[in-house]
Amino acid sequence: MARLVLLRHGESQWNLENRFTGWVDVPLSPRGIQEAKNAGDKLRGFTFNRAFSSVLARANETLRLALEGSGQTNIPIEKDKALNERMYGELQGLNKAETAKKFGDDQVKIWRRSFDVRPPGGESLKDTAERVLPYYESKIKPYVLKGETILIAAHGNSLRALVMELEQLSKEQVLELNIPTGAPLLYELDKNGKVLSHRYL
Ligand SMILES: O=C(O)[C@@H](CO)OP(=O)(O)O
Repeated sequence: MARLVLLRHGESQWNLENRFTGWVDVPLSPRGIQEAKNAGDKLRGFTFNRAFSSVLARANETLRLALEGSGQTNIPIEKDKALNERMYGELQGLNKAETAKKFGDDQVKIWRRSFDVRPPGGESLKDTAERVLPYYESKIKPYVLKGETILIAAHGNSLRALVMELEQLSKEQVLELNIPTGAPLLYELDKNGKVLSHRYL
């Protein structure tokens, strides 16, 4: 049986400031650093064969701290922009509450959580899935099929795209899917890569 742990990075400086982030490469906040270390505590007892991350510092740093905290610093790590956060286009840098005041809560929820509506100049979740899922299939799933234990440190929306596929969620279900920062989500998968169970650690 394979095990796949999905870990959204710890709180970033722009999560703290409530700003749309996307591809802007912001650091973890002090609380985010602590969340990553706490995730490491929860991962003690796992022996990871390998780990994957985006090329953004908040995910890389979360991975580093979590692996260090779990006592495993010597495993192969592959970083790829395919796992980056959804690109938020013209919203990047704007305050989420001010944007909701300007455009309305409903519009902002559609930009943030819908499956196929693009925020202005940015990627929809569908666009994000179209780079995350081929990467998962070609670079990660082969190791799942071998029964490995794998850690993926990435982002709210790149992980929503992956969870949607793993759990076969509908567009309506994905609208309500939020992945918290720094909370390791464990999937157990059978020899065909089908999900047997999932739970937050
Ligand atoms: O700003 C972002 O890039 C993401 C993740 O923090 O925000 P949202 O909650 O809208 O997906």
